[in-house]
Amino acid sequence: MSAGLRFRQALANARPLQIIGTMNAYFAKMAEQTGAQALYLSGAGVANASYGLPDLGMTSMNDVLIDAGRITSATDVPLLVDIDTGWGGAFNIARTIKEFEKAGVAAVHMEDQVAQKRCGHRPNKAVVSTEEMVDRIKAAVDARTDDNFVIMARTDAVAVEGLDAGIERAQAYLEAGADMIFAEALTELDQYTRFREAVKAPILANMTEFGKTELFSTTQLADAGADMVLYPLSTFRAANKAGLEVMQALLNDGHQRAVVDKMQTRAELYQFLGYHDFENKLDQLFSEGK
Ligand SMILES: C[C@](O)(C(=O)O)[C@H](CC(=O)O)C(=O)O
Ligand SMILES: [Mg+2]
Repeated sequence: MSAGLRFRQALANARPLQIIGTMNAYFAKMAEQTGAQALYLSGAGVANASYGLPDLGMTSMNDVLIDAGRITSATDVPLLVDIDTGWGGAFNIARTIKEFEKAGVAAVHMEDQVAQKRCGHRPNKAVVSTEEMVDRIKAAVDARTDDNFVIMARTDAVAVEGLDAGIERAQAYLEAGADMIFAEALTELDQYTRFREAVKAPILANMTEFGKTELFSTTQLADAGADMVLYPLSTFRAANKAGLEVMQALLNDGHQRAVVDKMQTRAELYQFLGYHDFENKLDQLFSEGK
């Protein structure tokens, strides 16, 4: 079963589908074994974690592709990847789609911001014309080889042009061939309902913390009509805070005794890696022929 089809099946089996941000292959393995049905690679996460950069359109296709491939190699859970604006014109976007499909990615979301993009929850965003975004989507849809590979159109227009304009854009994006809609930075629960009623396609709600959107529950979002709920950076933010506390303790106290309980144990680490199965295999290989 293709990755795209697995994503579509996960969506059919869960309303809403929770999509868990995983910053690396190990986090993806933890999410898989904790029951996640869909994973996410955040554009901000790649910029921040892998390159120490802000989420301002400074990473390239290959930067994100490397991290995506690491996750798809480590798990079978379908992965949604943030491809920002697709990284260029029609031919660049086509290349992006082909490369991510080949890397085993299930779904991508591409947004209607200008190339010099910003985080969806920051001020002073600018969007391209509807026509330009429609061209981006047509290029993406034309480039996929698996019809089940999911092309999700993200609109950042609500914060710039208002709800009605965002909905109109979403309708045009679906007509151009997009499969699903990422309605970015909505401020009220009933805005999801307005979107869902108008567009007749699965809608994603972004529950990123410390942004413009209140942290609604899955029940609230399902009642409002959202089909997917995204937690792009939740695990990253938590890991960062724990990591910082450990660094401070090491440097201030000269030991880690006060923070050991913030750490995953060696046994827990090994469990998610299947370490002992590998070790047994190694023992078996070496004992053969003796
Ligand atoms: C979803 C997002 O595009 C991401 O890159 O993870 C960001 C998340 C964030 O910065 O909180 C966005 O919403 O723009
Ligand atoms: Mg992003």
